[in-house]
Amino acid sequence: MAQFSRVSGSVGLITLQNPPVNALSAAVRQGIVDTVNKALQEPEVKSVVICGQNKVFCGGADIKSFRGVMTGPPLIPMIHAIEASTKPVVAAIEGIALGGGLELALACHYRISHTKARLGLPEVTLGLLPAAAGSQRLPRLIGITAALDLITTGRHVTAAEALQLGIVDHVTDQNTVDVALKFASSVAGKPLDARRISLYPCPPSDDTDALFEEAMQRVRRSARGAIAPVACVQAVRAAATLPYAQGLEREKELMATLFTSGQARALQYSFFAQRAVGRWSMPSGAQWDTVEPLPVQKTAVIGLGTMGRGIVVALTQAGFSVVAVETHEKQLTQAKQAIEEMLIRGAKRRGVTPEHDTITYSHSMEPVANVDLVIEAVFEDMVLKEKVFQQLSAVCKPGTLLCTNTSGLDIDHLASKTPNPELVVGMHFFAPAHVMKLLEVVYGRQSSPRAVATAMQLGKKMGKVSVAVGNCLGFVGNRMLKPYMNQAFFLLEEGASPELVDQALEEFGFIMGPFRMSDLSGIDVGWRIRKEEGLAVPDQRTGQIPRMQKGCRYSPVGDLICEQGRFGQKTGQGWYRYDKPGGRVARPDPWMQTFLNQYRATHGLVPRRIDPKEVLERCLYALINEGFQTLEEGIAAAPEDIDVIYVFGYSWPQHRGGPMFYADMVGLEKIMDRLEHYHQAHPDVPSLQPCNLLRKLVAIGSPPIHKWSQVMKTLRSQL
Ligand SMILES: CCCCCC/C=C/CC(=O)SCCNC(=O)CCNC(=O)[C@H](O)C(C)(C)COP(=O)(O)OP(=O)(O)OC[C@H]1O[C@@H](n2cnc3c(N)ncnc32)[C@H](O)[C@@H]1OP(=O)(O)O
Repeated sequence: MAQFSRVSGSVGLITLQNPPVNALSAAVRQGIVDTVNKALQEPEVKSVVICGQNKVFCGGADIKSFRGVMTGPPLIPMIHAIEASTKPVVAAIEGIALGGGLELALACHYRISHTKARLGLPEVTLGLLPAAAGSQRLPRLIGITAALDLITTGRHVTAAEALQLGIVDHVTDQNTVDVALKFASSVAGKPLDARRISLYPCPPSDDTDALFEEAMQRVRRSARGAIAPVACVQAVRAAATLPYAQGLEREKELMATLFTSGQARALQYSFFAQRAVGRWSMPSGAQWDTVEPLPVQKTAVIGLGTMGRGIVVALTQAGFSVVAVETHEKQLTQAKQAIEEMLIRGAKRRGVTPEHDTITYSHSMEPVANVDLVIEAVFEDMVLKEKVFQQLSAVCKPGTLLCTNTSGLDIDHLASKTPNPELVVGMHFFAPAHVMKLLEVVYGRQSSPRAVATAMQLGKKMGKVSVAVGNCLGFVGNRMLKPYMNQAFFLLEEGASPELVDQALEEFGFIMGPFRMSDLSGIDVGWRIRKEEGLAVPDQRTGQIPRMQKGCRYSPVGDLICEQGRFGQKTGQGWYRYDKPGGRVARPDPWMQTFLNQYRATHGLVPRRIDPKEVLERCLYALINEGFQTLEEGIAAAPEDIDVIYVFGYSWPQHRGGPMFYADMVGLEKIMDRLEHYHQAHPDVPSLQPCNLLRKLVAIGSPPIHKWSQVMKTLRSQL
């Protein structure tokens, strides 16, 4: 909807009304068409201002409507009608002008923005391009290079940057609508041709071909198979090389392909999934909108290794005071310096002053006594963590929330060591903790809903995408990774090389395949865990690590690599070789080929040719099957939770939505059939056996992903 009023006798004020972001729904577009016509027809109206209700200009097209039949007036004729208006039209931009919202503003003859507004064309993040003439108008207004940057990244700019780039004409910290009304009145009757962007030539550049070639290479490198950034470059190229009308045709053509693509569907699903995870629930029925978080101002972090340092930085940047505790004096000094440097770099990047005076460094627990929330981030060792939790229980004031940063240890066990287990939750940060967006908030059997609500809110304030999950070995993310990694190891045994497995998964869209990733994070990390689990231990009789453990196939290849001191990048050798310890460039290692040949010969394994399709099916379907298992058990509450975890924590390509969305796209029946096929070939690998929920979903006709929750409820109630 859009409301029309006349202000000071001669200025027509059009207010978009569609909370919360005044998205351009069919009704809003119809409202704009009607009110613009009214303004043009009323002789008393000499100029027009367009603004948004509740100090929000416009968040763009209504993304929810993309999956249905599009109704209402189309955007492009509306935009052209505004630009062609004989009366000056001024956009009063408050809050946001994004996507179609900015395209609407670009149709206006003048743009006035509040200092705090953010502007951008984020369509690429939804698998689209700015197809309401944005790809043709922005380059004409601000030049090719700046337009390419904004359109291919979708980044939002501040009002100050928008002014510098020439997107807006004026920035104010006053009431923007009042300023715009006054300005509109002052330009009534002035000629408008010089204000119509479609009439501008695209500013020439020195070497257009080279510029676009370079831009295309850049987006292809970072897009990991995403098609929208490539289409964005093509659309801007049309703006640079074709007359406006032909450029628009090209924009339309490119958009038509994107709009119906699986990638656009995946990215739009991901947009809503990120918001859905905030509406968390626990098996007890407690949920986000019925529980009040505890107030948190003062926090503490115990242990200032890599994770602890990142957490201190994230908390400080979010405005919390932090007591940073490290018992080793030398480590404390080093941590202090590292944290200060990270804060300075972060502040520089964000254009603010660094916030260090809110951190108190301490080598003892005493200053923790009056904090509201503690995050323990000591080494991943249960005995050590138990000790810290006992100390915290003795020191902290009553009601302090105790969080443990762990990637998989048992929250219930740790909680049982404290007098108030209801105040214990897990917080699984991802390294580097001040950069990575994901946070798994893990509730134990006794964690109170208020404790979970508080941790979720803290995560949100730290700018994280927080997902509440149940307690089990590895929680959701690492638990699903285990069958994926196992398949990667088995494939090596059967004839694949680390390069072949990595390449298949990198072509799928992962930033790194499992072996390059394992070299980066340290192969010894998994080795230590497997030893603790009693897996990577040689049989006393044969001296070899058994290839069957607890009745299941087990591959010791990772353990044997570690026994050679090959821990990955840090030792200069792992699945690959590096030019030096700490080197980053992975090169195939002939040693590995020889090692694998010998290993296969020792165990009577006859290598066979493995194709990338098998790599993808075995690694991904095993991971997906585990995802269904976590849903069945209620460890993950919804498929969106898993997908957000994988996209933000495990580099699953966002244009493929996440593992569960991908399963829906591939077809559940196919996933089940292929799992059964591989399970038949490898009956000693139980993670290849389709789980109950997957079977049940297939049995009822493979309903689409948004209907799985209902099936899960029924299934759980039957258990
Ligand atoms: C061939 C066919 C041609 C079709 C032409 C199609 C043209 C497309 C051009 C476009 O405009 S695409 C859309 C471009 N806009 C965006 O990408 C903006 C997306 N939104 C955001 O980035 C953020 O929501 C925000 C606007 C920056 C606000 O962030 P904030 O953190 O303050 O709030 P949220 O929790 O994110 O959002 C609140 C609420 O609003 C919903 N929402 C936001 N934007 C839209 C939108 N454009 N359409 C529909 N709904 C939107 C969001 O889902 C939240 O809803 P909830 O129910 O409360 O979770």
